Amino acid sequence: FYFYSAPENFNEEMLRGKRVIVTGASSGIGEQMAYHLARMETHLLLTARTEAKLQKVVERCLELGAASARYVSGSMEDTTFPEVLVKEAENTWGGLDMLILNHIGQSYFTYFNGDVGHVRKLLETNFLSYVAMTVSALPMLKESEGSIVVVSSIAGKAGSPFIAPYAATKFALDGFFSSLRHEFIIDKVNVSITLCILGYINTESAVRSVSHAIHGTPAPKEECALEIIKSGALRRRELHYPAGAVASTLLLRDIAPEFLDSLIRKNYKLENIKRT
Ligand SMILES: NC(=O)C1=CN([C@@H]2O[C@H](COP(=O)(O)OP(=O)(O)OC[C@H]3O[C@@H](n4cnc5c(N)ncnc54)[C@H](OP(=O)(O)O)[C@@H]3O)[C@@H](O)[C@H]2O)C=CC1
Ligand SMILES: C[C@H](CCC(=O)NCC(=O)O)[C@H]1CC[C@H]2[C@@H]3C(=O)C[C@@H]4C[C@H](O)CC[C@]4(C)[C@H]3CC[C@]12C
Repeated sequence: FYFYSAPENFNEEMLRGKRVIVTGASSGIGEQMAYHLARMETHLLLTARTEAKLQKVVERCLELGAASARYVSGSMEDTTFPEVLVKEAENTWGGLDMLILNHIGQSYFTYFNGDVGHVRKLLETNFLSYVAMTVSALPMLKESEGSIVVVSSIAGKAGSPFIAPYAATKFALDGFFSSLRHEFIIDKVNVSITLCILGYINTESAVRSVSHAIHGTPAPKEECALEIIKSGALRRRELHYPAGAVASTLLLRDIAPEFLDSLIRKNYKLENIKRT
């Protein structure tokens, strides 16, 4: 409890001058996090695969006031890349204060098609690369008493149809990082781990993938990104965003799981789900 006694109120100054890695920063929530962090005058190291997009995000970050901003492009499917990225932070800054793990690899939104190779590849990108980056960054984070922020989903807390491979990777994150958090506390390692449990957010890729097939309005990516940063800075255990939707799902999951399952299924326009 002593090591996790977090301050209650967020203040942008908490992040001024901090050295932050953001993965999946070329679009969506990661891009928005980069802009918020830039306004807070942090040092930024951004990554994703698409160099042209990263270049533009870095330019914008510098305009918004980042203390510094650079990128390294590469794919998290490449098992050597997580270490390369963390080494870049070490060589540039000599330390690290916050590691924001946010990227996801491409998946599909339909019935599970039996492709085990896809599940294996997605586990590499969405889960194992998070573990590898944590391992590489831990010495620097211990030194700075820093923070790890893991972006997950409500689909990593309760099963949902049509995203079986993706959901598996998000459940894996909870298992790994919630176990690691215990060990840090037992070992008095003062590195916080914040697991972000997100509902449907209005990023281009999410809306493109699911808007034809699910009811409900997505929450704004800008606000979502800010809430993630605040939770990390406040060293919170978990973020639930949007709060009401996530809280009710988690409550029902524990007290009335079959009722929750039926509500989840009702959320889909089944006639719009294409079988491949
Ligand atoms: N949007 C939503 O409704 C929800 C999102 N989330 C979580 O939020 C996070 C961000 O999601 P969102 O912003 O919507 O996603 P986006 O698709 O907008 O962004 C994904 C990012 O990951 C990068 N990326 C994709 N493939 C790879 C790869 N192989 N290696 C490295 N980087 C890669 C993309 O860039 P590039 O293609 O250039 O590599 C991009 O920067 C994810 O963890 C997601 O699970 C959780 C719940 C809901
Ligand atoms: C299917 C999405 C991932 C698709 C993808 O590969 N995008 C990249 C691209 O097109 O380039 C899923 C990514 C986030 C998922 C959503 C989520 O995590 C929150 C909800 C969870 C709920 O259980 C199901 C609906 C969700 C909105 C879920 C839907 C699928 C994603 C958009």
